[in-house]
Amino acid sequence: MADDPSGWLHVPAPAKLNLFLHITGQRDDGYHNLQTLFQFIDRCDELSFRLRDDDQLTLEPQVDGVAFEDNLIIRAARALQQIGLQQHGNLPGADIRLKKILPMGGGLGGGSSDAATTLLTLNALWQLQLSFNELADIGLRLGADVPVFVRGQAAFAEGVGEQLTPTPQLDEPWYLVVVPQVHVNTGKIFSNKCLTRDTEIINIRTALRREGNNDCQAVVSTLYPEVGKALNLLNNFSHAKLTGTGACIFSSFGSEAEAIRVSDQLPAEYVSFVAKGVNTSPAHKILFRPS
Ligand SMILES: C[C@@](CO)(OP(=O)(O)O)[C@H](O)COP(=O)(O)OP(=O)(O)OC[C@H]1O[C@@H](n2ccc(N)nc2=O)[C@H](O)[C@@H]1O
Ligand SMILES: Nc1ncnc2c1ncn2[C@@H]1O[C@H](COP(=O)(O)OP(=O)(O)O)[C@@H](O)[C@H]1O
Repeated sequence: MADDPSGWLHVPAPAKLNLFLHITGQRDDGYHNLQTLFQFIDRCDELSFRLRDDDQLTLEPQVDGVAFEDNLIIRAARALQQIGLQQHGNLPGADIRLKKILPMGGGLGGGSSDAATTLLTLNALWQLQLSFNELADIGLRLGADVPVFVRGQAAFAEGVGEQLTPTPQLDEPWYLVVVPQVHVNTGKIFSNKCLTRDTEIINIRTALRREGNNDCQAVVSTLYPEVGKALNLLNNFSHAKLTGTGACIFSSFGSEAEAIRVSDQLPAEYVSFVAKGVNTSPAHKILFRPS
């Protein structure tokens, strides 16, 4: 583990991309059934953990606009602490530091990934020995995208994103990710009457063979014209797609140099970054690397 002499354990929380996102139906509780392909990228929030002498949880710095108890890091830690207390009777608290790199509400899953890294790391530090299945179940209660980050493998996902089949065979290209400066409200997209909800269900072989679309893209582009504009611009260079419910869009490239060359040609007002697609979560690479 990435330990340092001061007792802090440093573990990344990577972003994900939805390489496609199909909406195949709607459940009785209003939630939508999806089929999607998740891949991680090596762009990460940076978390650090240290056990305390008392039983408190702290988080520094706080995330702007997110109350301490609402932060997915604290919600994940509390959920695990509760189980740990039942198992062990008492548990030390933890200091947690967060360097927020990933844009919030961008469809990159940063909050979900922070939650998953917290579950994985505190499970190890508190020696709870919960399985990935148990941690993924706890994570699912925090958000539909948490389980894929807990399991740490690129995956074909069904249900609301919790039924996962690993896809280690995916290519690992370089991505140029453009970050339109708008915050997309996921609920607003899923409740829009123009959203299509009847994409045919495909099997994993088909999913891996053909390039799917993002069914949210048309609605997001209409409600948030900045996203449509960024898609049009990036499409001039390479096929561009929305991730999740946006606002971020991405294109894939065979090399880092190619992706940087395109990013250098974007007008200065566009925020973007280049990252590598990876089929194993960088958090798993740190926490579970052979010693
Ligand atoms: C669609 C994805 C794909 O990765 O989008 P991103 O969040 O990454 O953009 C996620 O699964 C998003 O999952 P999650 O993060 O749990 O969604 P939330 O923000 O909690 O959803 C807000 C609201 O959207 C609706 N919602 C969400 C997910 C879903 N499968 N069906 C829905 O109808 C619900 O009304 C929910 O209350
Ligand atoms: N640690 C966290 N990091 C980011 N967002 C968080 C966090 N904790 C709670 N949130 C809330 O979750 C929302 C969705 O965050 P995020 O996962 O970054 O976006 P998305 O679901 O679009 O990929 C944020 O707008 C914020 O209100």
